Amino acid sequence: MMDTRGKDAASTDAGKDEQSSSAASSPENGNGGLRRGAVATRSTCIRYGTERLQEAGRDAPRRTAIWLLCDLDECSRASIYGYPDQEVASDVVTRFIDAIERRASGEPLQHILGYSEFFGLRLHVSPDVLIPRPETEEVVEYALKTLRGVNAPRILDAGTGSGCIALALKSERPDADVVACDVSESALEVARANARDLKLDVDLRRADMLHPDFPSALGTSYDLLISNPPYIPDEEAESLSDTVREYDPHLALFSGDDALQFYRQLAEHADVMLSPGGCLIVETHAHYASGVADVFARAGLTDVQIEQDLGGRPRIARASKPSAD
Ligand SMILES: C[S@@+](CC[C@H](N)C(=O)[O-])C[C@H]1O[C@@H](n2cnc3c(N)ncnc32)[C@H](O)[C@@H]1O
Repeated sequence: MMDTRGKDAASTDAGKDEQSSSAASSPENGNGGLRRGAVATRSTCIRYGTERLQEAGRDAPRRTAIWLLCDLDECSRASIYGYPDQEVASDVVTRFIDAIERRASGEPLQHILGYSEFFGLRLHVSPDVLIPRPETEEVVEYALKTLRGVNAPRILDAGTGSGCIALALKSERPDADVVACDVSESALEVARANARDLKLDVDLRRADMLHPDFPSALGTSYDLLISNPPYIPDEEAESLSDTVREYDPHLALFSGDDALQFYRQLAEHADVMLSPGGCLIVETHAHYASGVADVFARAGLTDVQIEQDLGGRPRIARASKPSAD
């Protein structure tokens, strides 16, 4: 099954420009040898990291090596390019080699760094939360467009994980009243740390969106119910990349036997929890987009639409609760 979650998660941050003319590949950089506990130049580190990750078959090896060195040596990419012969302290070299080994063995870059970038926000991530994906930024973008003209919107993000959707919406719409929930207490701890560090006021609560009491636990009169729920049927686990299967929480990925069960439940909740005219927006797998649209229409929601992502795949579904008149 083709799916963005099937990609190597680390490639979401480190995937773009593998240039051949680089600090690491210039002739004066030596042979790329590196030892734990020894001082080395930046270019030697980058060359070593690139070769080790290449050998391990990881995506974007050079970009990943640069990213890790910037993080550990607390310097910018521009400084790495500008001063490739600058020495890296021995303790940093040791930590760099350890980080390269973790990545070589398949651990996502974001877990090694401890953070991920999402909609201009730096978010803590851990094995308890899904690493936010760039595709989800498009869902946030779409939601912001939908909320234009709605004053002080009331928003509920169901299945918040790291808090990425809720926090991005709150940062873009400070006037919004944002509630976010997850069934996982450990995911909520990560989301709370993110909200605290970003000083964004989001009400984070534990709640199960598959439970019939969900609306009474979280209230009603929302203008927007938004969710990126688990949607991979258990039987498709084998089709995911090893990195995703091993490092993303299964609670975030798998929907049980039925890929649409979360969407059915969300459609029912939308009918109760949205204000008349309010909107339900979900991220979905391209393969299930039309099934999700059917579920929404059958639940009595109106103005059902499927939106394409930047890659032209149908990945966002939306529907409205009919207006009162
Ligand atoms: C695909 S992840 C999305 C996380 C985050 N919103 C994002 O876009 O990166 C789905 C999230 O739903 C949560 N979840 C799974 N089952 C749930 C349930 N029954 N009720 C509430 N949240 C649930 C998972 O813990 C996970 O954080």
